[in-house]
Amino acid sequence: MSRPASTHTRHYRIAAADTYTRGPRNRPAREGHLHAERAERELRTRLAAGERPSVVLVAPERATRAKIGQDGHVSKVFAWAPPAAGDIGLRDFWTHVPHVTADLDVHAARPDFASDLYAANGSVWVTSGRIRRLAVSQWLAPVAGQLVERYGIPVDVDLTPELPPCPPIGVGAVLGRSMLPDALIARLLALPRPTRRLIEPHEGYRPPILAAEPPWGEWGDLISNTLVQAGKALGAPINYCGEFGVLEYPPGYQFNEHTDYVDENADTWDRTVSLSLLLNEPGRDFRGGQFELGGKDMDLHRGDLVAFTARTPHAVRKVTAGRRLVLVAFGEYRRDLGDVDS
Ligand SMILES: O=C(O)CCC(=O)C(=O)O
Ligand SMILES: [Fe+2]
Repeated sequence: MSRPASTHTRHYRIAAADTYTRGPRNRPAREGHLHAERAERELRTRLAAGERPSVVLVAPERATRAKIGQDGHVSKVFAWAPPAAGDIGLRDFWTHVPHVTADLDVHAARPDFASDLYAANGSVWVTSGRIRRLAVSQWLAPVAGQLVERYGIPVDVDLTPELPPCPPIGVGAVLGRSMLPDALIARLLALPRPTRRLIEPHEGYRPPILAAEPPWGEWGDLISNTLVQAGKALGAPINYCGEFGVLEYPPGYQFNEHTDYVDENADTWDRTVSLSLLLNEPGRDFRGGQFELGGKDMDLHRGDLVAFTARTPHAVRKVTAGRRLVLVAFGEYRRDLGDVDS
């Protein structure tokens, strides 16, 4: 059974693995596209000249679907990290780098796109010139689609499979006291301020400001482990670490009651767990700014963590003096990633 390419293929570009370089983080999306286009043009020239380099798939805007800010800057992009050996682990799903790439390592003796044996990092298997298997992450289906479209490799698998549904999640929260030592809090608060906004202010309503973006390399493990633990405690699945950052509420700022789940994307992913970790002390560093969960004030102090399912209504009351600082993070369930062992 051979099927036409999926409609997602236009999001991906192919580049030569030996020359492709990733661009800087946080660059405008348009630059990412131009960069990827240039790389693909170069590859095509080499292919036309008879060269057969290994190929990297580049999807500059994959994550931009979720994470491009109003100013057009890519804030966080999901990368497919090639496993060193064996299966792909949790860590690989959670590696954030500026581009989505998937290595299509050609394991044939004489690499040729129309011939015998290709393996694509546990994602797409092409054998005897046909795509036989897609593994782990169904978003790689477009990868296969691209191979079909561009190189004429037939496909034996369903490129648009049914994704497993996200299990039902209720409303609930857990509380952790003194979860972050002072030294770590101090490091978070010393991070440089980003220039982009998180949410635009509306009339009569001033939501918090993004005060820092902790680098993934330094904070990713701590944040993702905390999310995983919280998810377990709440019975909410997490297979991907979503956005995280330090928020600041100056006087007059608040967060109206809301939930954090994202239903417009429910066909592919959902936020499942939210974390809020207070970074300074109410009464001393700021006034007002109480965290409300399900309509009730929580008694929180510096270092305390509230983790709640993303369907739990919550709010932050108006800060009346000083500045409230908080670390927030979101765990997601991406249906296309499937279950991940931790
Ligand atoms: O400031 C907080 O504690 C919570 C922030 C929040 O609700 C959010 O970022 O969605
Ligand atoms: Fe929230």
